[in-house]
Amino acid sequence: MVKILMHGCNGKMGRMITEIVKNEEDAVIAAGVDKFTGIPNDYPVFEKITQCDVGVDVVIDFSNAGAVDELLDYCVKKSLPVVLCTTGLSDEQLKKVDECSEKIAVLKSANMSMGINLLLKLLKDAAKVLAPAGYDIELVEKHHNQKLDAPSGTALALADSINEAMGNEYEYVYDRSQVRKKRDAKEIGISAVRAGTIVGEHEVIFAGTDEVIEFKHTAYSRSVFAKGAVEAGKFLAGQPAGMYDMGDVIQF
Ligand SMILES: NC(=O)C1=CN([C@@H]2O[C@H](COP(=O)(O)OP(=O)(O)OC[C@H]3O[C@@H](n4cnc5c(N)ncnc54)[C@H](OP(=O)(O)O)[C@@H]3O)[C@@H](O)[C@H]2O)C=CC1
Ligand SMILES: O=C(O)C1=N[C@H](C(=O)O)C[C@H](O)C1
Repeated sequence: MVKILMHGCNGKMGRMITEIVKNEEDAVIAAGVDKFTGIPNDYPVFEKITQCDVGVDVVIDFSNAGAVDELLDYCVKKSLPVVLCTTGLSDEQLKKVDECSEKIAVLKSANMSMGINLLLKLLKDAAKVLAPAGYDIELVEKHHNQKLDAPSGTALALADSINEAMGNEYEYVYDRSQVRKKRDAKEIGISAVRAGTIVGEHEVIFAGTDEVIEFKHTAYSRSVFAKGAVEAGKFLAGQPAGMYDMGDVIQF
């Protein structure tokens, strides 16, 4: 039985994972951490990660970028594998994640869904054909009005996947409002929409002369992320130190 520490247990994703794990035979949430402790849980909830004294096998994190440094320190101190799903980390934090992965198992992924992880692979092939043929690449992401970071971690991961396939020659452009020149061929425009309760939409546009190819992923429920995170947690428990991603969990 894999014992999970749910970091951010009373947020939108933490609550979804709490429900999903109830139906798991080989995993249980043994403890939670959340700034907001005002709702009843079936497991003990601590306000700060440093207060948690429950023995667990793995941490699943869906919290806030501001909470990630303390979480990483705790995981290193306790030699705990961690599934990092929180987005909007700074460059400094990303460096710290890399350093920690030399001491503990870290699985970092901006999107735990099967669909986006397949798209990360498909886009490499598409870009290799379309970019040299002169197609412009643009990305549009749409999320709910409670989201803190923009662009989404997923949009950046999709752009990174394309860029990696193209020898990292592309620049990302987030805002053209002050620009008075034509777009460069080697740019990827990334636009963010924040509205209502949209769970998550990502559209990748390859636009050529008289022809447009679009890849679109729509998450209709947070359960697609929650299921992936629980699978990732079960996979990561007991793994040696290192950096992992969803490609290690979902075998295509
Ligand atoms: N990788 C993926 O597949 C996905 C990633 N995400 C990312 O996960 C993160 C959380 O998303 P979501 O659940 O929608 O957000 P929510 O804001 O609904 O939940 C986050 C929870 O974390 C709590 N929190 C804030 N600071 C701390 C802290 N220092 N210690 C412990 N808990 C804390 C918040 O409390 P309070 O409200 O009181 O601040 C809140 O209850 C975001 O970064 C989001 O982008 C989301 C979906 C999928
Ligand atoms: O905040 C969210 O809701 C989501 N965040 C992740 C991101 O930033 O990519 C993943 C998903 O799209 C939902």
